[in-house]
Amino acid sequence: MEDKQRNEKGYIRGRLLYTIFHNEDENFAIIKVKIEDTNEDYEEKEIVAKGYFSHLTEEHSYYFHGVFEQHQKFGIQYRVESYQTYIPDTKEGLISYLSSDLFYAIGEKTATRIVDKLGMNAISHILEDPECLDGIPGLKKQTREQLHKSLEEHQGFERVAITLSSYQISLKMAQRIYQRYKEEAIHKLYDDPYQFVFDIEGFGFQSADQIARMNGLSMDHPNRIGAGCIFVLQKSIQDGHVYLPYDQCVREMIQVLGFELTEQIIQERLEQLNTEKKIIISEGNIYLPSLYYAEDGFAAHISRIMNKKIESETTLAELMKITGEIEEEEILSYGKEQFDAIEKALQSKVMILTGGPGTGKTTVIKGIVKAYATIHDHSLDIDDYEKKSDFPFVLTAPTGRAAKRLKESTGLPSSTIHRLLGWDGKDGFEKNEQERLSGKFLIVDEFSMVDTWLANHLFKAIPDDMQVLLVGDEDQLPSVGPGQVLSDLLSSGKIPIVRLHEVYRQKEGSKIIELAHEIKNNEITDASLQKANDFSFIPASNRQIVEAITIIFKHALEKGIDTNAIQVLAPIYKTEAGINRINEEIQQLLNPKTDKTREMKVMDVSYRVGDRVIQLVNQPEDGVFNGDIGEIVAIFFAKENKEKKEQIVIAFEEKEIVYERQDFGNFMHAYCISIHKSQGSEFPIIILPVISSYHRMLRKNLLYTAITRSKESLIICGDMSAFLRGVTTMDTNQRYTSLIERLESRLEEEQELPNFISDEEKELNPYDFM
Ligand SMILES: Nc1ncnc2c1ncn2[C@@H]1O[C@H](COP(=O)(O)OP(=O)(O)OP(=O)(O)O)[C@@H](O)[C@H]1O
Repeated sequence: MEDKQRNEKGYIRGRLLYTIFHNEDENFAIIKVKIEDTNEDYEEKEIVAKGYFSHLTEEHSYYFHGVFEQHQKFGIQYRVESYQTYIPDTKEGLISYLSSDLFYAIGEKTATRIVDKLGMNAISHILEDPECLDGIPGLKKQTREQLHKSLEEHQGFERVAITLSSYQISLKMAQRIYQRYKEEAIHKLYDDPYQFVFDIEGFGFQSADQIARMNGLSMDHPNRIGAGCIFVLQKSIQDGHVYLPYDQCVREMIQVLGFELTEQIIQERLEQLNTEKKIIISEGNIYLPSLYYAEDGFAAHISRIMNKKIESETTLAELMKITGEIEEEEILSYGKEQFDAIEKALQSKVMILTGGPGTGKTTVIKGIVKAYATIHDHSLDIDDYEKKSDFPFVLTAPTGRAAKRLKESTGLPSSTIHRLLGWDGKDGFEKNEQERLSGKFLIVDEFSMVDTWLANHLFKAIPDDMQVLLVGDEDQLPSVGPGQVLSDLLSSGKIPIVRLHEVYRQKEGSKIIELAHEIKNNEITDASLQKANDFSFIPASNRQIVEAITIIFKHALEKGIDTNAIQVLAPIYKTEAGINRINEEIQQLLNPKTDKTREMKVMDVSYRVGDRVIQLVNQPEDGVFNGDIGEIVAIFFAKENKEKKEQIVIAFEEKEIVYERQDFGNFMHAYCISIHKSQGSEFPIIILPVISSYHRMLRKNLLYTAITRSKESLIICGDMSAFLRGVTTMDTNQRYTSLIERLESRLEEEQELPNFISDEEKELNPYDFM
């Protein structure tokens, strides 16, 4: 294309012919434009344009400014960065625009009067000061107001978008900014672009800073320092912190804001932010308010629940008789720790049950449920209850897969915590302090995955007289969100705990469990990694690892093993041996492209019918949650359906969900998933690549979590020394939390456990009563 004059902005002026695709939520559209004029080097009469538009009509022409793009399939397209309605630069043109159908009750006569009075800049005058319309004959107050409103609607966004585009703000972001501030957007841009960081999703501190600099805002402007502080705190959440120590926060702020700022200026501003309640400074630590109140709220609710005592008349003798009967039904004999767990859980308002794999956590949960049901004469058949909410047991877990596993292992209804609390998809929960949960005994599995926010939401919805059992493995990864709720509760010494040590599954000859416990107890050696029925270690170098994984899959295919049973887990997404690369290779092997393949490109990734995919965000309105795994069952292109929308249909275990382009980022391939995402799930066969190039991620709790995901078989491939180094390296990234202190102050008075069982009775054995 020939060089345009440097300062001249490229444009295509044209009329909308028809809309090919339109996403109402985001106003994103792909349109066909009939070209009337252009200064771009483009000869055709029509072009496909795409961008974020509001209110394009076929009646008007528009100036589109943007860049050409070559689409792999659809050829050349114009990506619109800003646009404006074309109003011919003549009196007639302006009159014709103002008397068009866009503006209600304004005919040609009135439009002429407006232009006569206000001149060729009539539109700007009206937008700036609607009162300038006063005194125009035949223009009633209501019509004047209507005209101003419609002009704002049609011209407002265009003008705002044009200004924002000169600050390199994309049209998409401009949409969001305009939706939030309307005409105020430009004022905000000049006065306080930092506000965008808080109000506009996805607007980063650096972008705001760049705009502020262009507008000449000073480096020590209070809004800049405030935004810098919030930015630093928000970033710290990604490392799991609930707060930052004061000095560390100041240090990090100086790094972000620039070294020209003195500590004193920052400290003064922090005091002010604290007074304005935008941050909370407490005991020399700085919190975002939402986390401060969530942590304190959680401690307060635990204390509220624990303060309501259990009224129970069960004696140890009766309990032993009951557990004895359960043992007969289950054909097992509880170990001492397991019996203690059942006994203590029945006596405690809140108790934690923790232990590694195969120590019988599920067995104990079942024992507790059965014993409680017997003591209180409750049926365990939900059909015996008039309403589902009358069922006394509430079982829940943080992920869909964990909830499903809990349901399968106990035979009782179970749901995710989000569903249990009736999450509305944003931040509202149907169940809360006003409307609490119903039921008598709550069991939360995989509690190590619950972060401070969710713990608070859950506990505020628990009624005073409900009993609570929290179950989790303290050696697994902490929650993805802020806090380390399980490990803080365990360290606090304020909540009754039972730790299960004895491994039962090992007795069935499982090397995987043996390995997990050796890692847990820091006892692992080269010898632990010898081949066994359910375990193998395949050496491979950094460069060989992807091929090695593919070869294992090839062997599995040859042997007729269902490849859906095999899950690869890796710690990082990018790099030559990262999750993305492994996914590409396995897709190539298991679901290659053929002439008949239905495939849709999303950025660099090709999705095909038959691909295994994982959901990356919670989508409660559709009943799919972060970590759910499904399969692509259909792909539709825009021309193939009457909505003219591209669609990918994914079948999850219980339902099919239709995704449209704006949601294509909600999932990714799942042949290989991250170890973090695998938390709470189990898979029959795990392939775990462990190589030295992953070294920064290789930590004991990460590898322990990965290993304990495998149910039947574990194949570790990679570098033995990297693995041994990893499993002996503790995660030293300390998370800043204050839950222990809060529990101490909330639970000042020692919790008195109901002591209905005498020490003497404790010596007895359940068999004495059988
Ligand atoms: N007291 C016992 N006597 C005999 N077998 C037991 C006993 N306790 C547990 N088991 C058996 O050990 C195996 C593991 O128990 P369970 O599934 O309850 O452990 P878990 O801690 O929930 O394990 P994971 O965390 O791996 O799911 C099961 O097959 C179970 O039946």
